[in-house]
Amino acid sequence: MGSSEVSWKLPDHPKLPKGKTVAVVVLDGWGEAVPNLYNCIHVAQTPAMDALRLTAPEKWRLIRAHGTAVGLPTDDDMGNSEVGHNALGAGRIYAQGAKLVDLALASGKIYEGEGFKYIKECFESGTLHLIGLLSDGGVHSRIDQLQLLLKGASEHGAKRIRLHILTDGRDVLDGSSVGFVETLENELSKLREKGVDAQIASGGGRMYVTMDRYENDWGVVKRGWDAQVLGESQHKFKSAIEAIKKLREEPNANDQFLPPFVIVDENGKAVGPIVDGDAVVTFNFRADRMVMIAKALEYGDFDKFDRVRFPKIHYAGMLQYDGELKLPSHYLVSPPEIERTSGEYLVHNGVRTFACSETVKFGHVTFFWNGNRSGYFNPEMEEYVEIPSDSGISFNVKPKMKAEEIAEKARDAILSGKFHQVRVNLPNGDMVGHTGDIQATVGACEAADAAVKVILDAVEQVGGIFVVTADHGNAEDMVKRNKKGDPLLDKGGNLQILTSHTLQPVPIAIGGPGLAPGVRFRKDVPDGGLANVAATVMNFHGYEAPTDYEPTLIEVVDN
Ligand SMILES: O=C(O)[C@H](O)COP(=O)(O)O
Ligand SMILES: [Mn+2]
Ligand SMILES: [Mn+2]
Repeated sequence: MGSSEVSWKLPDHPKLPKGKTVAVVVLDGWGEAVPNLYNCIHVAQTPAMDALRLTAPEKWRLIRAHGTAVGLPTDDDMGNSEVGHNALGAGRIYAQGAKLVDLALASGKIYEGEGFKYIKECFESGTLHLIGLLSDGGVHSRIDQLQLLLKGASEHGAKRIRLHILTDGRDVLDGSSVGFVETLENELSKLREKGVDAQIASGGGRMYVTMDRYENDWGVVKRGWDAQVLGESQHKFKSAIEAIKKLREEPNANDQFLPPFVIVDENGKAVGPIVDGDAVVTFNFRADRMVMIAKALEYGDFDKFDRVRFPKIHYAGMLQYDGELKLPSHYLVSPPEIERTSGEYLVHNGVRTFACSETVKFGHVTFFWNGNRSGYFNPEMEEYVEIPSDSGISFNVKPKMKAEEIAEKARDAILSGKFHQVRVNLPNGDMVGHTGDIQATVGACEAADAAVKVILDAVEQVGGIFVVTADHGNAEDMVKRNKKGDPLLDKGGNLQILTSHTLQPVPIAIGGPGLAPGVRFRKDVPDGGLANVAATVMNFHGYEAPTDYEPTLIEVVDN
């Protein structure tokens, strides 16, 4: 259905009124797991969230937030913010980037597409550069996809290949970078045996090099540019294994934050700067942390940092990372076409919306929520507020982040009476959870809980409705476990800290004085997931969801 043919008018809900103020709160990285020492949400004092669960059990339940419930390839895939917010806002489950890339690689269609043909034009006389996150985390990229792409590209004519790797330690265990580099080196040596000149050219930790998002800190992208494009860094090594092992010897070194390095030959010359006539592919499928580097690689007109040199290259993304900006203009796999999101419907039906988070999650509650679409559907009806995040620090240093400020903005928006929907993302459980600092994560959960209280108090004052939920788990489990569920120790006898998301379900709680008596969770959608939330929220605005949406989680019984 093209958007011109869409009938935007939603049917009235037979029982629920229009015009209520609905607060939608997404606790980022807040899953449900058994209580224990490493469940920071359990250890934290969270009176607001506890009260929701204990005082109204028929208005509290768990929903699925990982794997196939959010369009990921398998149920072994942990949830993440992109797919989680897509599902929450779109109300349907779309095959996501990870899966679309798997299919395109398996069928070989990736090599027949326009994007691959475009980069192939450089194979005869130029180098193919592959830039991206090297792990099996499956959130932004997957090493097995990279391995297939390397093989396929060489079979389709790439003769000289350079890898620019970003170490992970966030979606996977810290320290696992060494193993991933060994796997990649193995693959590259097989290619060299076949006569392909293939090697790693540069690298760095994902949170310090290249993978910034939402324009939080262009310095991150510049550090990557200097190493990848200019071939410059104060850290020069003969091999990537040596680089990573050495850089990890620094006190407090961590895969997420390794400094940029370049690989040099015996004369000290960088082995793979990006130059005129080369092809470049950013092999991450996920958008948020690729948009900034895509701009640097693609835009002639660019003032975010001094690129020094802007090589004439053929650049393609694994996916197109921003459909509105058409960025990049060339890509190997088409992204999911998410259309008719709940936000767009509600705006067409007169629902005025306010959305807010701090920088690190602002795009989640706007861009991802709206089906990977930038900007407003209708600026007259919507207001999106971004609170600048602290930058240049790791969030365990300030685990409260901007929770209080976000809550105050939401409170003011609710009390203003100007909006029907006030939607926020509270990032604390996730962003601090990713640091692996257990004590700080407990503080983060307490800050998020305090913010929930401020928002619920405002809902109470205006006679509104609230929906409190989360996008995936993180803070509820901070250790790697064996199959039996016991914490795992490393060789040195230390706990293996889990910085990543989890496979856990997330809570959803509804309530508020505006909730009609008789509203409760249905019992006949036991497998409900994040995609069922959109229809639920539409009901609270007084509408029925479109028939192809995942069903609502609620029913209204006569009291
Ligand atoms: O990009 C990140 O920070 C992590 O890989 C995933 O976190 P998010 O999905 O919560 O953004
Ligand atoms: Mn998230
Ligand atoms: Mn996260």
